[in-house]
Amino acid sequence: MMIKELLAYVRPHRKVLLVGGVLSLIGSAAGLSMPLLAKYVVDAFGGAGSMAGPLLGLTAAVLIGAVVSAGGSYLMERTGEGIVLGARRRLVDRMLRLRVADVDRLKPGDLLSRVTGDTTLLRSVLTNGIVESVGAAFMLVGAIIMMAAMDGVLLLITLLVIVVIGGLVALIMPKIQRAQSQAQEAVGEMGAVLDRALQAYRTVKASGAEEREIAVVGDAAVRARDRGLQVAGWTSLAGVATWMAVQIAFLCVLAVGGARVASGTLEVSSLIAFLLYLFYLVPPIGQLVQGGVQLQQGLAAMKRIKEIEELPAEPAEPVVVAGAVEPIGVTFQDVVFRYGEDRPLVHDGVSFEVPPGGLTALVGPSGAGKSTVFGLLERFYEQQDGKIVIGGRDIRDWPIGELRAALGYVEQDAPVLAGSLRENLLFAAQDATEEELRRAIARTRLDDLVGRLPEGLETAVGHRGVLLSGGERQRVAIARALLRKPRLLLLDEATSQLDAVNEMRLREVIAEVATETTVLVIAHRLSTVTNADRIVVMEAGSVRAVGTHDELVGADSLYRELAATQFLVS
Ligand SMILES: Nc1ncnc2c1ncn2[C@@H]1O[C@H](COP(=O)(O)OP(=O)(O)OP(=O)(O)O)[C@@H](O)[C@H]1O
Repeated sequence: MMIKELLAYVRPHRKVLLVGGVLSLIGSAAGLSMPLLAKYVVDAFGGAGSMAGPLLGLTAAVLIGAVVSAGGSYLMERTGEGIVLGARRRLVDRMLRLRVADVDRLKPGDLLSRVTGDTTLLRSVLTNGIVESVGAAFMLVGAIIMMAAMDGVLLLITLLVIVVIGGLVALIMPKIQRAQSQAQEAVGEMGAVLDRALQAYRTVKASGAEEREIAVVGDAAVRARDRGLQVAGWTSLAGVATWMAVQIAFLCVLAVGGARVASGTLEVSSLIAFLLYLFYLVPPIGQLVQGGVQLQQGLAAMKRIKEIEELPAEPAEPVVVAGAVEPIGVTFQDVVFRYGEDRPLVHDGVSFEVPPGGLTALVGPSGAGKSTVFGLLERFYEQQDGKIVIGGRDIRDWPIGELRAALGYVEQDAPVLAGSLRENLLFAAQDATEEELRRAIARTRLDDLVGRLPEGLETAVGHRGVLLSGGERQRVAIARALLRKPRLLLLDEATSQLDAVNEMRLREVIAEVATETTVLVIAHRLSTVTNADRIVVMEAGSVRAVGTHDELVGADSLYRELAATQFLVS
């Protein structure tokens, strides 16, 4: 079953692999013929016929052998690379289409090790492993046929011993696979821990946690080594078992054969030839065991690759660029949602309405479920009950690509991707024109920043580039979202304090955008809410009040309190 799946990786390459295998065989045959041809050359020295023929043959064998072997091994490597490429492509394709809910549970470092490490492990088993095992099996069968021709009784003894030991080796194989799986898991854990430390590098240093983090990564590395040693141990055992098999078979054949020679039922020469063939079995058996070990490694790697490939993915439908640009509204109707079966309700009957156009603010204490509203609107998650309507259409009826194309989404931490400022701005709208780009920059008051950067729009920002301030990051994210021409802009305001200038700019930007499209903002500052056309107050998974700032200050105690404390007014 598993092996069938493993072979599925090879199927697209089977022709090239076959040619490679045949070339390798021809190469070996040419090599094998050389001693024979050399013998003819030597014979020719003694005057037995012309030397030209054998010499020509020898030269041809050398040349053909060299070229064909080189070609064969090149094809083999090429197939290996092709298999790795195919596995990586499929894996990466799947990884970027997973559902957010699943990615929440996965560790980035571990995912990375599956794409880089486990795919590489597939290569050796699927190319050399298969080809050499097939070659070895041929050799084995050939030798056994020759032995059968020599003496049936002795062959029976030999096979009996080999089958017993072969059974033992078969028992060892799953253990190798398990240990190999655990070794790969430990490598994945190492990646995950390292990733965590690198993501929070400054915090690690500031917390004086270097030693501890080093130790945690080191522990995972030690686990990988231990499991690797287990693999080595079982592999050696399998090797010893095969060696023993041959030795025991040798002794048994010698004893029984000797007795048969003594009783005159077997010729001495046959016994000698039989024993020679017995030792002929050693290399192919060794190769088969090696192939078996490689197979276990490949299966272990495939299991980890499959785990990701079997996760459900979002449909990879083409994104429809809807011509419509008019603002759209949103309705939440008794929405019930929890992040997992075993998690508490985050939304417990959330209902509110946002008409098209204008500025609506979501406010409420931390953990009230505000960001979750955005997660549901983007369909990162699905509500368990209730109804969400966007632009008059049930959210479940929107093709996901079309839905997301209609929304602009600005995350709270507004991440800047490594690359130039231009790449960052055009990330959500690759084909925006220069004019649109210029306009978005002007509207988000980023002209200053662009002017200040050494290479303007082409300056590298983010990782290994110029680090932007919180306010600048937020406005870059808004510009990025605006270039997508959203019909509904979702803006999770940064909680961090902005200075007065930045706050004023942000307020202007939001107010201006709200004249053209629907803006739904999770508000953390009073300047945003006082400007809002409507404020939705959330508390503990439901909506407790809706109104304007003035209405709510008069009517809602929680809002009054929030306004007095959270929004920093006296
Ligand atoms: N991806 C997630 N997986 C599991 N639980 C989550 C996830 N995201 C949020 N939660 C939980 O859901 C609850 C609501 O979170 P949410 O982010 O919606 O609140 P919020 O009102 O936006 O809070 P804040 O203002 O602090 O951002 C919290 O208790 C949080 O721990």
